Amino acid sequence: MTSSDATVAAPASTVLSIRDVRKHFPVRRTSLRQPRRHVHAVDGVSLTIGSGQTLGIVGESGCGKSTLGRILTGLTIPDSGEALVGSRRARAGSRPALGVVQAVFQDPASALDPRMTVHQSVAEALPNDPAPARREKVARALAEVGLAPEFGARLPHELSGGQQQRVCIARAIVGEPEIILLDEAVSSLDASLQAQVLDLLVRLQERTGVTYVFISHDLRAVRQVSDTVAVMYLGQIVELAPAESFDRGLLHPYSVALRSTEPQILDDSAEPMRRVVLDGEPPSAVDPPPGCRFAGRCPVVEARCRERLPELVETAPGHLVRCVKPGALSTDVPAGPEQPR
Ligand SMILES: Nc1ncnc2c1ncn2[C@@H]1O[C@H](COP(=O)(O)OP(=O)(O)OP(=O)(O)O)[C@@H](O)[C@H]1O
Repeated sequence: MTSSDATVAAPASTVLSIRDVRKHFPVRRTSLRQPRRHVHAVDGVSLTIGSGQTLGIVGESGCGKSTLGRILTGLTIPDSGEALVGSRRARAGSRPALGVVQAVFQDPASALDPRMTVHQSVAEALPNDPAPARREKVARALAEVGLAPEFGARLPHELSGGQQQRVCIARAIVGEPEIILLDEAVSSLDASLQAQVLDLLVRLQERTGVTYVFISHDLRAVRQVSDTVAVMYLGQIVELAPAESFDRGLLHPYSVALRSTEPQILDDSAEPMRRVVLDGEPPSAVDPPPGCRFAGRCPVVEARCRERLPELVETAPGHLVRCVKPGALSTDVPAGPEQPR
């Protein structure tokens, strides 16, 4: 199986599907004599997500997670490729209907209108409901995110950052959309509230069958809510794995290194995991190298890796890896010789 077939759930229930999408952003020029250059934010990604599933997207800052999430949910139009969002198919250049999609981003302050009360902000997502039904649904959504009814009359500046974010999440869930993009949506919440909101999102999914695209730097949160996790590196998916694989089953050297940086909580039976510290920075997203984009930092690189870009290949059902030596980098060594570098 190759990248064009990366599937998160049975195609019969497909709700989000992209095929070979690209999004390159022009780099601002300081002089007209400079050549036009583009950041390869998303480069040839194909994915299918089934209804009621959660796709987690991880990877380091700038690798294209937000751009991919926005393309998947129809908020950004790709330069090329094809996207199916909900029941609407959109070719590059046309925007699918957004009524089925809601999104929650990291910064709640900029997402809320400072002149609107909490009730008005949440009710905005229910333009077609009669007033009594709207009041009831807004109160229920606020209760679901742990906000008492009296918060409805408050303005955003009268709320803490965490409370503002809960308002954004209430607004996203109140209309029970088909798809919700959660882009660092719980990062600003403290640990206990984060756990409460993640739990709420999972329960909402069980009840309504909503599909999530969940982007976070917090691998533990991603693993907790996702069915499948896409690991991105420099605009491409390097691994697409069932969330359970995150404990020990990751195969791409970059995924393994990323996973090894997560804080470990060990009980008596757990083997400690060796931390893999990567040297250097990712190559420029303006001029990516021709072979594997991770080759320059890969602890198990070979000459052939620099020559040709590996395909995403299925190594087990639902598990795809873009590497010629999947599984070659291990973190299973608690002490002793270092892995080859
Ligand atoms: N509107 C834009 N115009 C120009 N460049 C952009 C734009 N949006 C994103 N980029 C660039 O595209 C690349 C991918 O950005 P993106 O925000 O998708 O990454 P990310 O993985 O979500 O990063 P982070 O974790 O820091 O949010 C980056 O190099 C970014 O600077």
